Amino acid sequence: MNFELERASYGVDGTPILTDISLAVGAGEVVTVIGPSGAGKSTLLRLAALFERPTDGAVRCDGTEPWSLPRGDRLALRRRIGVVFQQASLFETSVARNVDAGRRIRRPWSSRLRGFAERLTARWIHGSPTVDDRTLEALELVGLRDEWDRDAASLSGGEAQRVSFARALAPRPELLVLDEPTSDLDPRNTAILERAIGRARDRDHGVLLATHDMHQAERISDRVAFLLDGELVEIGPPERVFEEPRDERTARFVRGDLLYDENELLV
Ligand SMILES: Nc1ncnc2c1ncn2[C@@H]1O[C@H](COP(=O)(O)OP(=O)(O)OP(=O)(O)O)[C@@H](O)[C@H]1O
Repeated sequence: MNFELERASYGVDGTPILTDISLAVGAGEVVTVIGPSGAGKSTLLRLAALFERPTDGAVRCDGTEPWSLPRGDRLALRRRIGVVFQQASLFETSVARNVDAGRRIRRPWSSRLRGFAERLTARWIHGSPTVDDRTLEALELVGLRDEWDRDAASLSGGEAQRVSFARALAPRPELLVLDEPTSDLDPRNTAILERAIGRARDRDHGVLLATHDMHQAERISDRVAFLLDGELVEIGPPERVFEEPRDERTARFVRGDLLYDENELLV
């Protein structure tokens, strides 16, 4: 999917949160949004996930403006977008059924009923739960293939977040919207998720990711977008933005001295 924000602005009760944002994410591209707390990263991702409508400007998916479509068509478009938030929120069931849930809600009722009947028959024949290939494939990507039958409640926080990623990926969304997916994770789980993001990109998923972590942005992005006070200050390849920022505010953020101004905490 060719995803695009075109001069998009968003505000609540007349207070602007995002102003005049133009940003595109193509298939097989990782675009990372960085910026201090309160810059508007999550809000931008909510526009991309089609959770919110811009108050001005446009969102386009393959040239189509989702907010001009009838609700059903817009929901169908939203199903082509996978979303992962900062904290995992899994159902109280097995790992496989959690991953499967991501696909089930994207299927029509007739297909869901057929799937239910197939699982019931398989369980009756084999005497144990079964799991389908797409679910295993998504779990493989996050290194949890062998854990498919585990109770999700028994997972560590990092494992649960990896299952959330597999759940978002299993329906093969064209765009993945990831809001600080690794900010609560240890280095090992972070590395596993970053590798999974890279592999998703290699399979032509577009990725829009928000992070506080400049090193992560440097490691995984094709392009980095620096957001400050709801404005897109700068966008480009990470080596360019981090090593030769064109805007003084980006330079200060990269140096790490955007936080303080004459000893006053700014953000
Ligand atoms: N629904 C809302 N109503 C009022 N203000 C909002 C709303 N949503 C966000 N904001 C404000 O908009 C600004 C941007 O919020 P947002 O969560 O997008 O920032 P962020 O860059 O993701 O921050 P963080 O890194 O801390 O998660 C903040 O000042 C926030 O308080």
